Amino acid sequence: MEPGAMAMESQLEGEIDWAPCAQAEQTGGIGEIQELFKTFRSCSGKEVPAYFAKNLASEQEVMRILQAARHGLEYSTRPDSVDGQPSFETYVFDRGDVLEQRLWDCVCDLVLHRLLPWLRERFRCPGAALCTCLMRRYLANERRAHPAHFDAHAFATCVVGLNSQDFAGGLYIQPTPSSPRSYVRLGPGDAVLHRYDLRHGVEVMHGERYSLIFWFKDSLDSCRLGTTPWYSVAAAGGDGDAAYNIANLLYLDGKLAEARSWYLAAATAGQADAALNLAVMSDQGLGGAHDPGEAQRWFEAASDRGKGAASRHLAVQHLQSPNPRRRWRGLRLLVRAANLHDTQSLVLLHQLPSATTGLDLHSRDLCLRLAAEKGNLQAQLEVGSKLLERWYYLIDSPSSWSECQRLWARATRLLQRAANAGDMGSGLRLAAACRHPEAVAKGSVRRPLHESWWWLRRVLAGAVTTAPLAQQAAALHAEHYVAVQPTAAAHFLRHEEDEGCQDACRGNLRRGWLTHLVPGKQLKMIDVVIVSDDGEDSGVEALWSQQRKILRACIVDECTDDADGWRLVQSLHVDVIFSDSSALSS
Ligand SMILES: O=C(O)CCC(=O)C(=O)O
Ligand SMILES: [Fe+2]
Repeated sequence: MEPGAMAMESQLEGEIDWAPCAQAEQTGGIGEIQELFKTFRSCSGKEVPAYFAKNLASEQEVMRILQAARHGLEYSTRPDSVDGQPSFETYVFDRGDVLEQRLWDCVCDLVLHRLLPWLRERFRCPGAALCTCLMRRYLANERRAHPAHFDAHAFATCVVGLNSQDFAGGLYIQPTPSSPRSYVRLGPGDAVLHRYDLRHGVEVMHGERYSLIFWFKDSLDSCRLGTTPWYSVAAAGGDGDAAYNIANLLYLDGKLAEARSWYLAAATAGQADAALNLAVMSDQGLGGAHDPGEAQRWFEAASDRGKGAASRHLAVQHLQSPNPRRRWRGLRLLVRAANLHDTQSLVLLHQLPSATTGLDLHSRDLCLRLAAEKGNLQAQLEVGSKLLERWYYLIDSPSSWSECQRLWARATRLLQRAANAGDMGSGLRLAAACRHPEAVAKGSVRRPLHESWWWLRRVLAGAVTTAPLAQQAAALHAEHYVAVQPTAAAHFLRHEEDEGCQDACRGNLRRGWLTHLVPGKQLKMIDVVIVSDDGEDSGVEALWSQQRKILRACIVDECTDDADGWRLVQSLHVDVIFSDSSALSS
């Protein structure tokens, strides 16, 4: 059974139940809506409120929202501000602009007549205004989690549940890293309302989740100007979480020295996340002096306060010691880090020799699999690759057909998750697997070339330096690459950009250019790689910076008549790749 499926069956540990319980009070309610109120103790000992409303959005509204979220909406892969991985979010409304009209039409009434009055009353803020509304998705082969964080830029946040029946896990509240996670079970249309001082995150163990998020500011002006005036009062009152939020906003703004001094204020007030950030900044000399003593002190404080990454950092130091007692302490710290959801510690427990950890082969394997399930990219690549190897090994035996199917599904799901999070090794592995003759013969991949190219392009599009990747891609797909000299490319691209050139003219140009480029190629599909040995070539370089996206060239050689040709040429694109060598060739 998949670990996620187990979680689905039993109620999650620490789940907040709708039935009023000891700590949850029933409030007066908002109109006819049933409402609960609960507080969570923050690092400074402050009781931080959260409000829960049942059926705030109607069944019909939820259906329309989900319909829009699932069909025809593009989700961005821009890096998320919390973990830097592709966000898979889409902005519906931002700073007064409606960006997704269809979805906005579904939520507009909810915002005006239910959310705004609710939050203005609960947080005694009559001027509160909606600043941003976004939709996030958590699919099986994409993002599954959102690490614990504060919504530092938002005075208040409201999350509306949409499809609780389709997943296990979801939104949790964890006021400090050492407190347990309380999962919030939001049925369709239920909502949770909290402020900037509630630490929360998301982990989806199983299934697919959609979530509608609203960020409010205390006034229209704060929204327009991007300011956060509510912090001056909160931080002056010794609120460690508020000081941490200020530090994060400064850090994101590139004001490292100021950020570091706010991290110090927050960490001194007992804030655990700030202690870790301060340790890292002191260790790396960011925003101030490199100070190993200071770094060590704050790594220890962060570890004591439940930051897994800090415990891992200390564990690695201890494990290198010749002293067995220190090594033993290192091991205990590593296990503690793993229990605090630090997936890199699980990877280390897998890698360390059994003589050091006392773990047998099976347990070490389990650590790696758990790390992969919990989103560690390195573990996903390793486990995915191992499953594929087993698949290669079994594929010829007719008795293992169903086992092979299972292996293929598990392997590709893990590799897809990693590739979608930006891991290039996994993307390349998938690109190769999709074209494996056995995968094609057994029908595991519906459109082998297309799927293979899709993953390859994802890899190349996300690459910072494409040269080494281009080499690998060329090795994998050698027969489909065509190297083009930069001058020819620049010539072609100049015409491409020519305003006066109509679509038809552009199509003819492309066609003529490619026929010239790839004479006699008997291929269904050809990708054109523009290889530049010479970083100085301004024509191509300008284009590269403009069009970092990877485009596709598709030619079907048997196309003869003009209409066919035209249709194909319309879908024609060019890959632009810089390489320090001219190793790519047809
Ligand atoms: O997906 C969710 O429910 C919440 C995500 C979140 O915390 C955020 O976008 O800030
Ligand atoms: Fe959030």
